[in-house]
Amino acid sequence: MDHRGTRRILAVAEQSPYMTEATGIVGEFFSLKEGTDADLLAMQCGDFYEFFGEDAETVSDELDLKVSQKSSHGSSYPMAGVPVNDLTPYLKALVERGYRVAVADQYETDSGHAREVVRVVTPGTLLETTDADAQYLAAIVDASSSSSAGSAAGYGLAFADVTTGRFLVAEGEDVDDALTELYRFDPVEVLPGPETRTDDELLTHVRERVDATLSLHETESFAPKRATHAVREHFGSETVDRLAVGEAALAAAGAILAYVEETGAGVLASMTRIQSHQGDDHVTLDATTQRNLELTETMQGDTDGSLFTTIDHTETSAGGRLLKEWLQRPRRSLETLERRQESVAALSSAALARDQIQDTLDDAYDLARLASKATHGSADARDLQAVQETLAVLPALADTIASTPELADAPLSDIVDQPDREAARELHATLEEAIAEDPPSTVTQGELLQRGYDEELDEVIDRHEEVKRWLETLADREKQAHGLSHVSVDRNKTDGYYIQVGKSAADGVPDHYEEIKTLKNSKRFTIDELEEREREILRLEEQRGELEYELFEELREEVASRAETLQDVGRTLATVDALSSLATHAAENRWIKPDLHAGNVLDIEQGRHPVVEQTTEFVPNDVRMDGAATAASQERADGRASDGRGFLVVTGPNMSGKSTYMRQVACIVLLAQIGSFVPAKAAEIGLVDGIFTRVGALDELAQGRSTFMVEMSELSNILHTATEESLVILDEVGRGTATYDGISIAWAATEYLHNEIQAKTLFATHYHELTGLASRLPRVANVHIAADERDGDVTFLRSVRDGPTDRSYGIHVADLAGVPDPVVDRSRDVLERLREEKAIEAKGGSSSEPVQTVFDVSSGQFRGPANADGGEPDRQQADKDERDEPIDPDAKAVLEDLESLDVNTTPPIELMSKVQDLQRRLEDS
Ligand SMILES: Nc1ncnc2c1ncn2[C@@H]1O[C@H](COP(=O)(O)OP(=O)(O)OP(=O)(O)O)[C@@H](O)[C@H]1O
Repeated sequence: MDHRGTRRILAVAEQSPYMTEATGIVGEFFSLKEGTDADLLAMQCGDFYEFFGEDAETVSDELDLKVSQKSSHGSSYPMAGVPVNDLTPYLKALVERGYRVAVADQYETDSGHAREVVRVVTPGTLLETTDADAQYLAAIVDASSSSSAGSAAGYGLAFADVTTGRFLVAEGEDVDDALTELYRFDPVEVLPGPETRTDDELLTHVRERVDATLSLHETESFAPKRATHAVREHFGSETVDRLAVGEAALAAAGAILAYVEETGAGVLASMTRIQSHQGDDHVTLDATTQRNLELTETMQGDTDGSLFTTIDHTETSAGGRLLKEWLQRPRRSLETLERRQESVAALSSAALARDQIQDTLDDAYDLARLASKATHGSADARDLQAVQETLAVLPALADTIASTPELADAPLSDIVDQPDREAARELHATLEEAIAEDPPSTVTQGELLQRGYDEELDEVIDRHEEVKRWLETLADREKQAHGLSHVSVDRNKTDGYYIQVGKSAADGVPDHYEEIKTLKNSKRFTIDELEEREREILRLEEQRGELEYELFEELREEVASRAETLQDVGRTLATVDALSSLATHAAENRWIKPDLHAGNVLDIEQGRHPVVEQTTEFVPNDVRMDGAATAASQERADGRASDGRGFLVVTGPNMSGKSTYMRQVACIVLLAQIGSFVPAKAAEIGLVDGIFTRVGALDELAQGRSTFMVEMSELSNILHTATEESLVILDEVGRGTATYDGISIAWAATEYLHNEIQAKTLFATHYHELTGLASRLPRVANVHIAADERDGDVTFLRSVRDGPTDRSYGIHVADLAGVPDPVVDRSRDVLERLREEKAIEAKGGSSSEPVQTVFDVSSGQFRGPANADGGEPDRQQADKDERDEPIDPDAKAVLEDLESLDVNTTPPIELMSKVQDLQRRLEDS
């Protein structure tokens, strides 16, 4: 996954072995190549773009191109080429594989041809993408490298999508924040600032988690003064002041502007607006959680079966992009979410109007992308026609909304009024008058514009049409005038216009016919008049082409100058599309509007998993939780400790549905926080500031980290980042190590989450010992997923009930999975024996295996063997035992150390390692 990043950052300009003595075209190629820091160079040589030397070998490997040999000065060089008109798809394929490709165009000089690099196409500056997803170029700057002393931000980031003109800046307090922003935007190319490029830890994270090319851009462009100046120049000083971001973010923004300019993408003008990405209003959703909740792709990497694909009913690619963005960046602002909810509610109840809106949206093209193409100068007449057709969608939508009472009262009316409707109407009228009905895709050969658009052009067109008519009727006139049969008038490249007469009639042609060719069955002639008209038509065609191109360019520039309006209209259409999509899904799947509030209560009645319910007869389940604040207020109100439900320990047999239940809760909260309806009968949802998950074990061994290491670093991240307003989902934490280590870690993490962080947490576990926590910690409650066991058969009921369970039915699942009978039977025997032995151990150990100390899971304490009988925890009794019974001095030292350990102040990871150490010492003693 990180191959691109690795290659780029290691790509140090090396002299090609081919380069030494080449001259001529090959020499020119190598000297141009030396002048760019691109990975590959495509150099135009007449009708082809050629790659030479190692570049030819690379493109031939990547794109399956044929390599030939070009000789120059007695040496031979690999050469591969693509036709000039086919460069785009090849370029796109190379760039999407992570290469930065320089393009050198050929131009005429007095003495022949010369070439120069006109663009460097990089993953973040590729305009020719056909992918509907956003394509972000990012820059990241460590604030210590800028002079923004006093700024709280540790990192400044900027993100630009050259295909749509979107430009955002963000700040992160520390490296984790910065990485979260990077994950959120998922850029295709990252420009690390001067300090960050030597920060191995950060770069490793970027390489591992973001599938981006790392490009080293000149250090000066990150210089705070220069960068800030560039940003102010481009976006206006007032706008920049309003952003209120530190110098590091501006340095990142300035570097992006410089980079886009330098690579020659020519789209700076489409970046009309800079926005600050306010972290406060967004829900923290790190990359692991996005993956665990299968937001945009499943754990297996498929898009089908992801939450996005399930709820996406958008009609346009911009609408789909926005909906995906909403899912990846849920919000916390009650106001924003309630406005979205209102629109979704209105659209879901007005089914007919919604159908009409979606039909209308079906005619819309991607306006933001078209605006970028116009700015870049690559939009053709069909693109401008698409702009025109899409602009017409806005008033049509506005009409439908205004004429449907439910919709007119919803915020939808404000949404369609946001863009400058008058400017949009004018541009639409101009384009409607200008662009021909069915224009060609080339822009130099005329037929782009309508009659009536320009007088001079009309004259040329009239004359052109007249000559064409004369030509069309020439054959008939000649037949009649000279009594000829089998006459036609046509044109080809070699002969130009000619009169073709069938062989039988060819002898009867008049004298002024001049023969130009004899074919098997016919002869071709010309006449003076025809030659004259031919010259005229060629002149007119050239004139028309030039004039139309000139007028078209003016028109294109006008469209480019309205980029901001187009982006606004595009955003409005995308918003209506995304909201309609949410409404459609809600209406078709019986989703309900959740009741959102700023408190801590999470109460979902008969909730369902949004994706699993699509393919399964789903058994709905409730969840009821409250956070620390609610519990505390209850405590104050009735003067006694509350038995709140801030932390649910979820137990249940294998395959019973624990993971599904927990993910369902996370997905419902997430959907609620994008403004969507949710799959439930009723839901009251206290807004969260972050959703954190640690689910299943992903195999990251390939990246040199053990599964357990990944599990622990994810846990560590949660314990550092979650707050009392967060939702935490933990699935079998501690499973990746020895049982007692696992239990200890899970135990300590639970205490820390419960006592210190106080986040709402769901924790699924097969360690039934942990169900004992409910009697020790006030806000921990047990729930289990019920299963029915009768005559050895297990039925999964899928329903969640209060209280713990102690059965795993793992062997039953092994049986279901087809593990051979002898193995299953033997497992049952072994399980029986283990249960018996555990009973002996709990009673104080068998005579052959003395047990010195037992960790009593119900009390959370180590106890001597004398009272390790599974009875109620009794600290006084334990103390007494300690006095009465002689105890091994080493074990005693362990107990003392354990006693002095302050669980509330020791950081969890340290706590874990201390517990491990104590256990090791106990084993040795
Ligand atoms: N409420 C439900 N209604 C219908 N099917 C469900 C429900 N919950 C889970 N399932 C189905 O049950 C199967 C097992 O679910 P899941 O993976 O959540 O179990 P689990 O308890 O986490 O298993 P394990 O402990 O083995 O990891 C899945 O195929 C899932 O689709």
